[in-house]
Amino acid sequence: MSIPTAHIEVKESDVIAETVLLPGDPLRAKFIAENFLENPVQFNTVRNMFGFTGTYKGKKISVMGSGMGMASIGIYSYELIHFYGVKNLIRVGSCGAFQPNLNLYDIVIGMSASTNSNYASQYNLPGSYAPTASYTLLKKAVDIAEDKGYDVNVGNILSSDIFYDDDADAWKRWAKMGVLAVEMEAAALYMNANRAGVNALTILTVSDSLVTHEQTTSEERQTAFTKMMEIALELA
Ligand SMILES: O=P(O)(O)O[C@H]1O[C@H](CO)[C@@H](O)[C@H]1O
Ligand SMILES: O=c1cc[nH]c(=O)[nH]1
Repeated sequence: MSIPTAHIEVKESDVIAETVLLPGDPLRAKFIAENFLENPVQFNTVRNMFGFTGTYKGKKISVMGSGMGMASIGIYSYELIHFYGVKNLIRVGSCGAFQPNLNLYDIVIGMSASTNSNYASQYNLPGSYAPTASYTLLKKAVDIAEDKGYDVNVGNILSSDIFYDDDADAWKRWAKMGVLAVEMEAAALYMNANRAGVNALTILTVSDSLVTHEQTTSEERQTAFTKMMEIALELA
């Protein structure tokens, strides 16, 4: 394949910055572009998966929706890395808390991403694989959060293929293993980045708790998780 790719309508690769924020929700991408970027220019509308490039504190940065699930982020991150030269991919997502100490709006950073998906089977590995974040981005994100006075919870997250699980207690077995929270994309993002030798990180905000059953609204998930956005933008 050459550019433009099947899913991103950009004819020149330098339209997209080397650092791209990837919220699952394309409207969260639009919110970030409109509220945080200077001079944002929209570069993608294919499938309404909005993508924008602008600057943040003078540094070039892009933000684009990844869609929900590993199949979707697998496509977008692959095209960004292999056809548009993207080097730093930072997911900014929502997650469901597995641990009782995590409250709504708390920030979780995925140092590693366990998964129930079969995504790694393509690599034919003689064992299991531990999808892992870039230590460089992870350390920088933790330092930025500390400077801003934002608490972050760093650890293992679960990237699940299933939002509505037939086994209502499945999450408890991951929680027992110390997994902090569930989302649906990080493992595929980390595998694509690890395979290509580029950097990836996942920063999440707790949108609901499987422990307490508290939850935020869809509007809050689109626009209110600004602390993680600030941390991610500072990584440019
Ligand atoms: O808020 P986003 O980034 O989409 O992340 C989470 O929300 C979606 C499910 O509601 C999944 O994509 C999950 O990973
Ligand atoms: O994947 C997700 C994302 C947010 N909340 C959940 O419970 N699951």
